Amino acid sequence: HRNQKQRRDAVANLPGPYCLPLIGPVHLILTANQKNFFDISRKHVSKYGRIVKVWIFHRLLIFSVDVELSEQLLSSQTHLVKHPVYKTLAQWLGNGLLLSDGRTWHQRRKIITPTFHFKILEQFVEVFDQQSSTCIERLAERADGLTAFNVHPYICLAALDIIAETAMGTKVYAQTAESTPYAKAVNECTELLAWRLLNIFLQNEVIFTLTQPHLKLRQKKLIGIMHEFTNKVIEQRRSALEARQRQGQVNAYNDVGAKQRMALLDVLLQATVDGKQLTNAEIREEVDTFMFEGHDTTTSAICFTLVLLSRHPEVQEKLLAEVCEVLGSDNKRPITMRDLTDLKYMESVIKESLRTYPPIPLIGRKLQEDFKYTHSKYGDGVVPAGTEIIIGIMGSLNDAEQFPEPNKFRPERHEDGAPSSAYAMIPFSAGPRNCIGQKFALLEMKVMLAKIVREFELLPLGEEVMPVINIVMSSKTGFQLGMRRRIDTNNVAPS
Ligand code: HEM
Repeated sequence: HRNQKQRRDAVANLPGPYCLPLIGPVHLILTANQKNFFDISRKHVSKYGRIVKVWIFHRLLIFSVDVELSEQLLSSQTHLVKHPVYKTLAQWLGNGLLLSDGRTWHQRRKIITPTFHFKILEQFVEVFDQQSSTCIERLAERADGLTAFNVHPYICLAALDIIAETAMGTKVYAQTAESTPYAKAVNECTELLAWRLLNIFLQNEVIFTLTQPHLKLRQKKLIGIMHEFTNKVIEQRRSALEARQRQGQVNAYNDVGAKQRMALLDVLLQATVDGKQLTNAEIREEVDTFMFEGHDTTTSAICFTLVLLSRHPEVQEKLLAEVCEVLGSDNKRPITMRDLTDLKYMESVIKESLRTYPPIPLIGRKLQEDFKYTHSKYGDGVVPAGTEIIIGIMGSLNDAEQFPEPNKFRPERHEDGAPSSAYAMIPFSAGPRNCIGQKFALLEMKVMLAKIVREFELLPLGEEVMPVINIVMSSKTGFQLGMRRRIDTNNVAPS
């Protein structure tokens, strides 16, 4: 490894704010927070360019919204280790796919990739449909056409029901009065971790334990409830699978019958890599990871999309026309995979919403080895091992060079052909560590949005969203809108 001087020399070509010799950019450390983060980053990008370096003590941080750098970093098979901040989630998610690295990650990724096979996802459309219907019944109580309300809790519980039923094959009734202690624990623990992540000191487990002992105990209790529940489900599903195997009724994932739906967990129970199966403890880490990664992200995406639609009636009407044409007016007919493939404008709407408010606004890596890059502006260079690189997904997706007039919500821009680089449109990241649940997420979003838009007119009521940066993007003001029931969905353009 290089010494401090060699590290400084290595990145001398990259611009950044003045950093005091030891403490770094004090003014930034004291003033930056999750609410003004985007404004500060925007100012720095216009002052220094798309790659900005910052020294804090001996730490070198590089913030990048640069497509060339993203492409070279994200497509690399070498620089796959996550930023240490992710470890805040480790007590819950263990070595699950999101956090692990090295050999563990490689093996798990190989074993888990087929879990998201088309045939498996296809059988989940029914779950998306049924749980969205429950969500609509709950939303109907608020749809008076006059009052603004925060749609987040409704979508969040529906997304939780969906991920539990598809990942574990088990209903947790988050949307009903009978909500299980498990569903409540997932919800509370996600909020607690999000709150911890807002404070740079509380991300550290030791400081958190010493300064917030009661919350540490609460976190421990919640994680205990969740682990106990997932362990029990895994044991039950393993016994059921073994019983079926004894009776010679194994159904591999590629021969799913109509008889029984396979949960993601069932596929993991049967999967082998290099002749080895995953243990119950390993499966638990993966199921917990799906539960975490698979509900807060889609919730954020659906909530932002609903708010955007409420503020862009022309987009909403065009979308409604497509939904009515593809699904027909019989609200009772279950949605099929075929319908979802035909919802083309919907795809553009979702993409544009993910571009405007990416649910995961930043991702981070910690370099274990030197990262050699070639750049049209900075030439050939090396970022030394030990550097933390933060890729600003939000910044990249709102870059006028890639997406002209980035502040305009214009789904049609995605119809005109892909952006110049596949590494420009990266709400799901890209390369070997991209989102494994991308297709799952898009299908779930399509079903939920199609059903909600067909049932309700979304109205521009209430405060505007105020994006707050966190591991998953949220809004300080919630997700305010109004809803009015559409009486006749054949009447495509209600005036
Ligand atoms: C709109 C919804 C979603 C968005 C925007 C999203 C975005 C992302 C992003 C940006 C990453 C890369 C994270 C990083 O490099 O630090 C990621 C990873 C991941 N996502 Fe998603 N995600 C979504 C939904 C889902 C769903 C529904 C699931 C599971 C059912 C899921 C499972 C995962 C997993 C397991 C990883 C880690 C993959 C790996 O490191 O190999 N995600 N996601």
